[in-house]
Amino acid sequence: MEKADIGLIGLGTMGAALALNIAEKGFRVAVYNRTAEVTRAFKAGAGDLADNIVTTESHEELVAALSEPRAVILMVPAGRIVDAQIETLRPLMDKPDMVIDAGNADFHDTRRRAEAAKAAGEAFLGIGVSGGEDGARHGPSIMGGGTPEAWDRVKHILEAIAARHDGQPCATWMGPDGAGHFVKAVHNGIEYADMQIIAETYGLLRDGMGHDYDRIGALFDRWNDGPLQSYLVEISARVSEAVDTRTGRPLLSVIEDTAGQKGTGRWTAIEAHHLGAPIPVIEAAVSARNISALKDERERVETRFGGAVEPLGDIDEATLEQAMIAGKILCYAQGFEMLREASETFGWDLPLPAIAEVWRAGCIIRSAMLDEMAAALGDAPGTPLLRAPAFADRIERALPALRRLTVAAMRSGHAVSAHAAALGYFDQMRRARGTADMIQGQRDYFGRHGFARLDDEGRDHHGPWAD
Ligand SMILES: NC(=O)C1=CN([C@@H]2O[C@H](COP(=O)(O)OP(=O)(O)OC[C@H]3O[C@@H](n4cnc5c(N)ncnc54)[C@H](OP(=O)(O)O)[C@@H]3O)[C@@H](O)[C@H]2O)C=CC1
Ligand SMILES: O=C(CO)[C@H](O)[C@H](O)COP(=O)(O)O
Repeated sequence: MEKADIGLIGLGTMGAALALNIAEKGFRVAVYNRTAEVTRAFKAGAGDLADNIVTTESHEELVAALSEPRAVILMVPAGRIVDAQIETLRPLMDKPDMVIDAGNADFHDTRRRAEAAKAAGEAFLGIGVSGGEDGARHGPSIMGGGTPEAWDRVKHILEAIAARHDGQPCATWMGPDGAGHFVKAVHNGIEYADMQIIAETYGLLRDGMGHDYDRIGALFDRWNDGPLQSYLVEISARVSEAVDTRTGRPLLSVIEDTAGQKGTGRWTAIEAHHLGAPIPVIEAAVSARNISALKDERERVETRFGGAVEPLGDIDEATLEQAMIAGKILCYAQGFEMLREASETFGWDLPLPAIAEVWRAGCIIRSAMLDEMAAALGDAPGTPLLRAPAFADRIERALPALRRLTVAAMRSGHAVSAHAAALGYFDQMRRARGTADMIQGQRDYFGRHGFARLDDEGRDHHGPWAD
């Protein structure tokens, strides 16, 4: 039988869609899934693409079905499951063969796996794939990490299946070892923040302005025609207007208000602290998901304190839109600065403009603004987005709305932690003289930690209490 160009393990939501995409682009793909019935059903449902799909029912069969040097994509849940797949595959494969972890992964795991592969003279790639099921099927955004040689070997397949922006494939090598998975984690952190800002806006419209779901959906649709044009705003319109088939009620009114999470936003927040990179909007979004999960306790707290919110006063839809613009720019500015910091710390030389470019199509955070961000980051390398002329001007214009909205929401009892985090970040960043002199004084007082003086060299000065 004709050998397959590439293998894929894990025919879940992403793996099945990716395999069909690969087959559609004319490559033969051999697939294996832990549950064999899933594999059979997958092939049976593949229609015309079935000719390009080779089904296998063991790792041995999968490896035997591949042309050499072999490459196998893993599309399984992160962590030990990935390690187990690699351990099973390695004895079956030869040195030049390659494992590609295409699921989400903690980049520390990816670095460890890349190191182990290098020590054994084997090939390994960790790639971030974004776009959900539809993206995986018709064109995801792909963020590659590993050796350039390994990337070059499968680049033709990854570029063929990727989304396109102005004809350019959204598949880019980001750097060695964990760089691709790191960029994907920051993408997901931004995704969390974008979603939280939208959710808070939805809450203000629903609870503060009394809009019904259809009106909210129509507003998201309108915003999607302007500067906020993005996949997430677009699908928020679809979600807002959806009707529950079981009850005939608006779908949102029957969805429990507890957010799930698989860990990528948390990884980003934790890593930001290791790097000393401030990403308060993303952190607020992760915390908001954590708080949302405390459903029972929230009910008890509401019983004790009351949960009523007041009307927002003179806040209008234009103010909400401008506040979202400011929040979004500030969140992306933080995300890109975190990438810059990681690039230096890990010696990756991450291509920030290329990252913005690869996010322009296919991925969950794709938006019109990313095109402009790519241009801004390319025009002034080294300048944070916050000060890039085009974005500094926009923040200046949109900031009064963010401030007005945050104040009004807080006064009337609405939770707007992502908006507030964006504003707090800006207000701290724009003050050359902040308040950490007090922190340094306190640290020196209780722990003789020393401080820098404005009028002298050195960082080990002490207050009068030292004597
Ligand atoms: N869903 C999404 O929008 C996105 C997901 N991802 C990432 O892609 C990866 C796959 O996600 P997704 O497709 O959504 O997940 P699904 O839950 O839909 O599918 C999981 C797949 O992994 C297999 N699997 C689960 N546990 C094991 C195990 N212990 N041993 C072997 N195989 C196992 C399942 O096989 P079986 O049929 O036997 O259960 C199934 O094929 C994850 O890393 C996820 O974070 C990345 C981008 C977007
Ligand atoms: O990677 C993704 C999108 O880009 C996945 O859908 C991921 O699962 C989203 O994260 P979470 O499940 O934590 O909301």
